[in-house]
Amino acid sequence: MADAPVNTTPNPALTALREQIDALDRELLALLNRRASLAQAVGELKKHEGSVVFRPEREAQVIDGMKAANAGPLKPESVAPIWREIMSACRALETPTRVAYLGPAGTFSELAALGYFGSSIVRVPCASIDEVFRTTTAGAADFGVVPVENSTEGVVARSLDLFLTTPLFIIGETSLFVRHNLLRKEQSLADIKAIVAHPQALAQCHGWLSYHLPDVERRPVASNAEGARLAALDPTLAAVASERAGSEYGLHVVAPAIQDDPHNRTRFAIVTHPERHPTPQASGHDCTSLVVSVNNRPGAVHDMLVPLKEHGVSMTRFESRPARSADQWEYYFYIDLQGHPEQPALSQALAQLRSVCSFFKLLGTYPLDVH
Ligand SMILES: C=C(O[C@@H]1C=C(C(=O)O)C=C[C@H]1O)C(=O)O
Repeated sequence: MADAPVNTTPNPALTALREQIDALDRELLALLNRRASLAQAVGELKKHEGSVVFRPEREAQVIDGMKAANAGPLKPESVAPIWREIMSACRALETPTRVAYLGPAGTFSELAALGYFGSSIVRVPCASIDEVFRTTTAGAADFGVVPVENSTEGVVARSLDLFLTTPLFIIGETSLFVRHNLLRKEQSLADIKAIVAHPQALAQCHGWLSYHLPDVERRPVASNAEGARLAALDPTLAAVASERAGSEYGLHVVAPAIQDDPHNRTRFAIVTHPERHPTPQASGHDCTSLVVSVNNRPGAVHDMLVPLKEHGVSMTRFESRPARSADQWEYYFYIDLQGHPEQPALSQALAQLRSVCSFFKLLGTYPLDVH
């Protein structure tokens, strides 16, 4: 049967609407360029003052303000990504932002870096989380993006350990919905010799892999994108990675969304060197992260919590890690508190907490993630 003829006569109503969109786009572009010129002027002022370009608290406030002003029909969740991109492009006119993350291209860390800083950045992919810390400490990147916790698997131990031993501190956070896919050169689940992925991804898909591929070896590699790269070279391998990594390396999605938790999320910290970046000022919605240790005696953990209760400070995270000291049962506690030390209640609580701890390190104060 012949296909129905395609109607090529332009619909006048459609043409008229598109003409209006074109005209508005031109106005938007002119406005965006005016905004960019103002950002350039801000950049000149900062250069004159010798101050840093990236201001996470200001960017968080701009996004909060735009979300509050949004009258629709744009969805509230569309506002933040649009303004992040606008600010990314404006910031790039002031200075390049070099961002280190666990590469190669296509990792969730790269997506987190782009989601937080926008796409006008200089990408510095690294081979491991250790290298992200080293590169940022050495100044070859201005900022590092490192995973800190996952909703299925809990803490990313290596990042927490490196917070202790490196001088870097946290100036921001971002979290990402993490959807893993089984990727392969062949469009089939048959004859897979090994599944290659980062250990965190293998763990987040443990249930699916045990059910569907119970006898196949799981081989940990440095990153999911590295797994995808290997699977592109060897058709007997399957990778567990993002769709983006799949298209980057020309792989088929053999099974989509195989993570055990459909709401699987990973939280990332944005780190930098305190000699090159000041602590962000209060944005109004801030978090203060610290790591402490107390001597192992009855009531020690209780005593740590008393200053928080006394000053009405909310704790949003409490994580423990073995201290690997001579005393086997000593722990470091990673704590997130709501607020900024510019607020007297938080600064008093911190001073009191410091006095009951045998070890106390502030990891940073930063604006909460705004979506
Ligand atoms: C323009 C500025 O510099 C950067 C760009 C921003 C923007 O485009 O709105 C906001 C904060 C800074 O990261 C500024 O500090 O106001």
